[in-house]
Amino acid sequence: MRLIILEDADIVADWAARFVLQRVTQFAPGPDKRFVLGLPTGGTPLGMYRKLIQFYKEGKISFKYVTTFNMDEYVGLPRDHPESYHYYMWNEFFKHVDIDPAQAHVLDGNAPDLVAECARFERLIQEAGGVHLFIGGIGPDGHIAFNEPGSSLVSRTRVKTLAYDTLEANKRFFGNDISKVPRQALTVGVGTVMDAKEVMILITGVHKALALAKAVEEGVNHMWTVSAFQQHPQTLFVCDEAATLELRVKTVKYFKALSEEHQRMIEDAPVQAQRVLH
Ligand SMILES: N[C@@H]1[C@@H](O)[C@H](O)[C@@H](COP(=O)(O)O)O[C@@H]1O
Repeated sequence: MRLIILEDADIVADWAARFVLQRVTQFAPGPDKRFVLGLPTGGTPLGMYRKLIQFYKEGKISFKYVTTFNMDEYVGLPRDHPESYHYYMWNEFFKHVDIDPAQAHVLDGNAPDLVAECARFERLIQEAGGVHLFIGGIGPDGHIAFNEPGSSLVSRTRVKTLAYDTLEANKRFFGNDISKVPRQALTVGVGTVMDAKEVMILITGVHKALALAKAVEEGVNHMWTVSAFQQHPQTLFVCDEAATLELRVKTVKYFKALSEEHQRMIEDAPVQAQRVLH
């Protein structure tokens, strides 16, 4: 597990986008070799998407041969509702880049058979050969995707009823009216994300500080589902200073001492790009 501590949320967004650029470029996707990316929604990754759009416009990255799978979607919210994750992904990212819409998978929270929809999503991930890089966000209660406290750490894609804390946290997107937040969602399981070759979790803000401390300093605990990623062979937690406030000074010092190495992880990107081009 690596913990990458950066100054603020903007720098987290920039780092995350450069890391995606680095991974996709290094992989050199093509028609017979697609890069498979898992994607989150929420406020946290917005800056990363903006940066990736910028890289695309500058010709540094293409999504033509990238397949994506989103983490979650509300149940029963119309696809064109401004708070549906379909709407979010299309408006904040997909419509601005050259991704093939047929390769941009978002769970259908309006499917007539939700259980079958979840099984279909798992099958599609398998058929794509698994996820190379799953990017995630968390809730203040330490849930990853919509794997609420108490979720099985080997869970697969399924229907979840949302915890009160999640409804509270997400009501800001629904005019601060908790009754408007859908009560259920479809979500990839913790096990689904654990199967990815690499996982990058973005955590910013003081309201996520306790969750980060639980994720990093305490044991694996299904009441803080993000903590499962301690046991993933390639996990990056990328956070800002504010999110470290509940960590021990010792922990912060240890990981900050590795910051030069962390910087090198993204500085490779332009060099790799040249190698692919020539
Ligand atoms: N299901 C989503 C998560 O996938 C997301 O990571 C989380 C954090 O959102 P934000 O980044 O807005 O804090 O919100 C929701 O609960």
